[in-house]
Amino acid sequence: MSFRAAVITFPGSNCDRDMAVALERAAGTPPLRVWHADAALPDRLDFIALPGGFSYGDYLRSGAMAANSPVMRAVAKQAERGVPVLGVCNGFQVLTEAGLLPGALLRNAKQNFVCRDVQLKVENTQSLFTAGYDKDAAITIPVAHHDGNYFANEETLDRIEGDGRVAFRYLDATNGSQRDIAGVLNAAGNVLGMMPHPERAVDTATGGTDGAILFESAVKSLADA
Ligand SMILES: NC(=O)CC[C@H](N)C(=O)O
Repeated sequence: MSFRAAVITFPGSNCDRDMAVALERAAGTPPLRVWHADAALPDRLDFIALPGGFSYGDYLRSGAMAANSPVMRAVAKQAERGVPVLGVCNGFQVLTEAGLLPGALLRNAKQNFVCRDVQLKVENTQSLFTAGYDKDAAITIPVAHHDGNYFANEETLDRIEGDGRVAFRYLDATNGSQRDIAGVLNAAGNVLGMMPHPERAVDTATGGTDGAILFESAVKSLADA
């Protein structure tokens, strides 16, 4: 069965092509490329990816304008129906701004742009995105962001921790994120936002394949369903 994925491009997205390549490698078929101004998405999708970059220049607040793009209403509807939605970096910022994930991404604690490989601990191996990892595995994935400092109030943090919704945690302090949270799931487990870029870690020639496991997990979860 073919895996029908869509990659959304906002004005300023710059990781959409890498995301499409990562999905095609895992699925064997290229994803649909969707412009943010398209208000409709195909009915039968198996995966939606919001890539990294600088939507609308991130001038107002990272992800704030993109969260109000026409396509986001369709993304929210599909998320509600259980379609897997992955937001990476700017995509994570868009998902929090759209209210599809809790919390917010603030300016990095040291006010700097952090661009390097980081080590992550895989906290949740139950989700469709993370089932292929070993529990508590340390993986290497690159980050490149200015606004990756995850913030939520204590009650929210306790709730998402208690529900096992922290997918990934930084092993070293990276950007000031509360409880070193690098990736968060929604309550239903079908929406994942993460600051590190798994689509940049899908080839041994360019920094390893720890990110490929995420895309392969999603493809396998559909095949097993
Ligand atoms: N690579 C990215 O997606 C960057 C995201 C965001 N604009 C930031 O700098 O925080």
